[in-house]
Amino acid sequence: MNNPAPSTRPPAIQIDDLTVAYNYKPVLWDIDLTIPEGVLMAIVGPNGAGKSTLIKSILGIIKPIAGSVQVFGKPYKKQVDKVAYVPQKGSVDWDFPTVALDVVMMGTYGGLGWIKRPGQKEKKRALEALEKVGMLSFRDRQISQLSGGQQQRIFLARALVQDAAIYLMDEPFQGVDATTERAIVNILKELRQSGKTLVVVHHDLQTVPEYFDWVTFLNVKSIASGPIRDIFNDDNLTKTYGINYKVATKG
Ligand SMILES: Nc1ncnc2c1ncn2[C@@H]1O[C@H](COP(=O)(O)OP(=O)(O)OP(=O)(O)O)[C@@H](O)[C@H]1O
Repeated sequence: MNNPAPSTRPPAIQIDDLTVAYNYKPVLWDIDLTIPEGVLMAIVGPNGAGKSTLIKSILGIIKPIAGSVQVFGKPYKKQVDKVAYVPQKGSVDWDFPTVALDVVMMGTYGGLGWIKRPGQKEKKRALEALEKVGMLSFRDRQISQLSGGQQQRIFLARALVQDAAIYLMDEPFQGVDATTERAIVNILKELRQSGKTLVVVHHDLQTVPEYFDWVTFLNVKSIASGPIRDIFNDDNLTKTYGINYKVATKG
């Protein structure tokens, strides 16, 4: 019987020997991390662990002092159209004078090339994404006049229309209510089901096993990374958070 040939496709994200510093102080130290295609992965770790910095390093927003990041086997610069990013809420200038629909339409720009402007097709996709995140009736509202959770949904819709292969999300559940959180989780799971790779900074340890199938523990160093069932345990939680954790085996 023939065995299937092993996949030669590179992982979604490959990080090697990555060290990042702000003002000479290392905040990520010698990170080696492989993120396989098709996982729904949480990055967990205490405040200041370097989670956002890791996401920004993948996106090339921050230059490392050592190491490399590859997206499907190539530098991010060559794969920009394959990656969508939902930034942390506090990092966005919400006074920017634009309405919700326009913010979502921005997600379609990448696929359009230089001269083309978004047309009816792009508008339809943006409206569908707004509907998906339950924000269709807010399409003409100024972005600054939306609540925090609503703004978060708009940014999720913008990422959805990008139709990327990899979604990087920095705390998408921050400040959203339980219904919105549920809606976002469902969208994340749908994206995973359709073969996308999702990397999500997440703070609520209780929900990690329910929401995700993969996890990376980070605290300046990469403590552990792999399937939830193998590595989401009290030992890794204690190594990451430095106190005796009893989340994983609870219940
Ligand atoms: N622009 C910056 N200049 C200097 N230091 C920074 C800068 N951005 C982040 N830092 C520091 O780098 C470290 C890592 O920050 P980062 O935002 O990546 O952590 P995080 O794990 O995402 O934290 P949180 O859970 O609080 O959002 C922190 O000590 C932070 O103070």
